[in-house]
Amino acid sequence: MQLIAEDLIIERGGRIVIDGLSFAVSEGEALVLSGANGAGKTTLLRTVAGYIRPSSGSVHLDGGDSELTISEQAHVVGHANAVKSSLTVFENAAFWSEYLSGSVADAESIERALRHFGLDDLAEFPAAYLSAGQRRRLGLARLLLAVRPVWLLDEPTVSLDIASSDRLVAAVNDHTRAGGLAIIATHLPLALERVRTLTIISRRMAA
Ligand SMILES: Nc1ncnc2c1ncn2[C@@H]1O[C@H](COP(=O)(O)OP(=O)(O)OP(=O)(O)O)[C@@H](O)[C@H]1O
Repeated sequence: MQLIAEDLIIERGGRIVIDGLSFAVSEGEALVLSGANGAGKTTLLRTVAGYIRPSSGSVHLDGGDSELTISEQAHVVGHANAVKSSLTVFENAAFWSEYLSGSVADAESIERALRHFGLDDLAEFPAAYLSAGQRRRLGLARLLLAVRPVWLLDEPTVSLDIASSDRLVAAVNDHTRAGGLAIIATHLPLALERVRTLTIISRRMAA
């Protein structure tokens, strides 16, 4: 499987943010998007996910399920954690497993995902009372609740302490080792395996 972006031109608010970008990410690889604030990393990720239509160019998944869109084959983790405050941590995870795969995962799988992100002791805790980092960890736990070949992660380490950041890195490395691919926008150096970096140059700064 390969995710291929060709000749992308992307505008925001009438201004070209990405101008003629092509790249490919193969299964087993992670691509880190780096670049200054406002350079266009979120814009590019949202375009890959299909949430923003490029002015020209295309993104497609070679070897994926042609019946499904990229976002239907991807975990898209943005700035919001999509945590429901009225539910417990466990109930949030159960909700996400059903939303992502059509049926609630078994309790053991949910517990494993929570354990990976150090949330097992908080399973029955109301999500409303989670700290910012705990909420982010719960948002990330959904990566492990359903198998999706493409992970699109926008600043996934925001609010995470070093140990939690390491747990995320381990999850991404497990994912690429298993043949998945990932595109990750981040300002932090992450100890990812099989990683390449794509630096997005700010057109405003370059002008
Ligand atoms: N909805 C919008 N309307 C107009 N301009 C926008 C919109 N969203 C983003 N932009 C602009 O597009 C440019 C790229 O923004 P983007 O969020 O993709 O940058 P980024 O590289 O992810 O930045 P950061 O590192 O700060 O998260 C910025 O100049 C931003 O102001």
